[in-house]
Amino acid sequence: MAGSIYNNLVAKLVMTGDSNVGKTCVVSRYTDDRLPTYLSTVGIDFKTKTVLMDETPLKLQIWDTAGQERFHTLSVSYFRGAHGFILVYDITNSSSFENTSLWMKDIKMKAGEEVEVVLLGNKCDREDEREVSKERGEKLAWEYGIPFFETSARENINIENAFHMLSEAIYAKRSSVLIHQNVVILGESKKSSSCVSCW
Ligand SMILES: Nc1nc2c(ncn2[C@@H]2O[C@H](COP(=O)(O)OP(=O)(O)OP(=O)(O)O)[C@@H](O)[C@H]2O)c(=O)[nH]1
Repeated sequence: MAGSIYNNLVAKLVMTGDSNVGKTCVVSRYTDDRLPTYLSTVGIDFKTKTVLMDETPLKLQIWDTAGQERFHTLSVSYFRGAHGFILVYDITNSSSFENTSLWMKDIKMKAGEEVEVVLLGNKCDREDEREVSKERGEKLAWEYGIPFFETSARENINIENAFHMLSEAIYAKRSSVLIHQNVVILGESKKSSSCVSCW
């Protein structure tokens, strides 16, 4: 019985950050191990990938929001109900780094103070054009109390690690709730679907 409940675990992840920082490329590298054929997200897009957590399948539903200002209202409307965020800036673009604080405000306002967030400084393959030092990224993440990775979607650096860390954090937080709910559900009338909606 527990297995049938666990097979339905879904986590909603949201990619956010300024336009052109590489959010779509990061998702595509993670889900398809390649760069996308078309870019510039119009509105919203999503992909899925199932990972194993303690041998339990966890389906990641990854929402790729558009960073362009004209899509801002639409993008943040997808924040509600998310379990985790990947907040991306571009190490070759200091304003994308400075704007992370604005994105963080949106995240906290729409998804709550306790939601899991991982900070990525993407395009670390472009060392010659770097505008944001690794230390600044680390310091910001430390202030927020969140994990930080410098990544390259192009060179496939740290992409897997970033998603793995976020998935683990979400799973660790939620599994205790699920196990508790499982006991209650088993004691009642085996309504496994009601457990999933609690996520
Ligand atoms: N060198 C390098 N270029 C990258 C990397 N990731 C993305 N890019 C390039 O950055 C540009 C923007 O990438 P996207 O993935 O479309 O950026 P985005 O954040 O999804 O942009 P919006 O959809 O407008 O929000 C493209 O030209 C990519 O090829 C990377 O890791 N290294």
